[in-house]
Amino acid sequence: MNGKEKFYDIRRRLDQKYGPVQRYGPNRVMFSDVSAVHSVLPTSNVLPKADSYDPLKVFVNGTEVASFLAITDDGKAARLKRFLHPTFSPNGVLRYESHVDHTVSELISHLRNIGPTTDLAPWFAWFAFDTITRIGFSEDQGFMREQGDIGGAGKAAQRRFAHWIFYWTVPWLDALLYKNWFVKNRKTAAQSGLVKLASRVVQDRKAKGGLGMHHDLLDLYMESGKQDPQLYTPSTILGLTMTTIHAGAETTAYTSAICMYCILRDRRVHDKLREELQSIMPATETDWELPETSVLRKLPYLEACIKESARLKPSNNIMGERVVNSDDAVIAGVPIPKGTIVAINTAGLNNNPNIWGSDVDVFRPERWLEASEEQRILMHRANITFSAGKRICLGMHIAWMEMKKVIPALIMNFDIDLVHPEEDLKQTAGVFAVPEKIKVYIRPRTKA
Ligand code: HEM
Repeated sequence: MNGKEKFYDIRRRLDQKYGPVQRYGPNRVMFSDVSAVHSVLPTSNVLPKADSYDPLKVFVNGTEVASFLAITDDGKAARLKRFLHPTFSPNGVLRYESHVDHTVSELISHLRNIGPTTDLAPWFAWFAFDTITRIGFSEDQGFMREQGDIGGAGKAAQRRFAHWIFYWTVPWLDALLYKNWFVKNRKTAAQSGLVKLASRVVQDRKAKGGLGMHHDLLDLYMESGKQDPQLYTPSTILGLTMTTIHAGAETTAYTSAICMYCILRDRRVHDKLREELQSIMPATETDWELPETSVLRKLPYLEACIKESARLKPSNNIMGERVVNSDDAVIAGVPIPKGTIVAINTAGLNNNPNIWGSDVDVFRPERWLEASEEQRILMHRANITFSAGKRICLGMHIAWMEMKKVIPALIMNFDIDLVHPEEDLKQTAGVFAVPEKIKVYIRPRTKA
């Protein structure tokens, strides 16, 4: 291993060198065999999350606030989710569609006044942040308007992930340094931009009242609190508000930005996607009306573009470690002792020619559409962009709704070309492979 090798590339190399079962540390095994996905990330009899999630836990004034990602008690996660599932379902998220339409239209109007060149990467970040805070608590933070991270909440969310990624292999060190009594209880813990923002919106909402009248997730969390106050305590509501921003902003921003880059880099794909979009909503001289999600969901090529870019250049390489909790576990045909930490090697899965074909290194959305029924099932089982099983991403349908709106809106409202099409996308080397820059020439297509 050399110091410059990317985290994702290391995992890919381990798969190529050692095959589908790789020991990557004392008591740690990862699998790039598709049959292991269901065993490691099952829908029932869940394997608990490992203590590598502990550094993600947050304490405010001595009390742990429930960050959904970090809840290691699966029973509690399931009880919390019971209240939320209908709203986070494919139909449930449609109640937030108007928020997404609002921020997409704002993005388009800002980009009309920019150019002839811009960097699309921060625009996606500002867009995703403003969108998730509108969905979260009906107020955007003005990131797009100000073209920056107002109040430091975006940076704070990034720092939280960065902290986790730094300490996930040594949770005991995080506990020693940051979860000791003195640090947990000091007031400055409440000063991160993310905690400040979430605390402020929860307080404002309590003061404002009108429970059940607001069209956002905070309303849902507070309503749940009315139904089960012991489960949805004030600190849990605060934690869920933070999780919404934290889990929903960067992930969606990076995944959409990378997809846009992949589409722009291949004019054939770009033109084919534009054709598909034109067929459902022709652009006029002055306008391209953003279609409803119910229409966009029926576009196979759009969906294939998003899945393919997330396969080829995933933005998030979270290990997703779980602990084997039975004496007779067999994963991908290998007996695994109780207490072993197991994970899925997504880099191995995403680059397996037996699943994706011999052109596995190529961005080719068509593979999702041309596959035989048997291969399609295999591809869908191997596709764990949003994880899998009982702890699958709660917000995936929100993310899909955003991505299926923002990417078409850009393709149809602008002519966009990469400034350096010959250069591959630079992504940061760590667990989060953040797109560093997407420099483009951008011109409005319509006159509005
Ligand atoms: C393209 C965008 C997104 C991607 C790629 C993504 C990916 C993921 C992944 C891989 C996990 C599993 C993490 C783990 O177990 O270690 C996860 C969990 C989660 N995500 Fe997302 N996510 C996205 C968008 C969102 C959005 C928009 C929201 C909220 C509105 C959200 C909320 C959550 C929550 C609450 C969990 C924890 C679920 C649990 O532990 O039971 N995500 N996401």
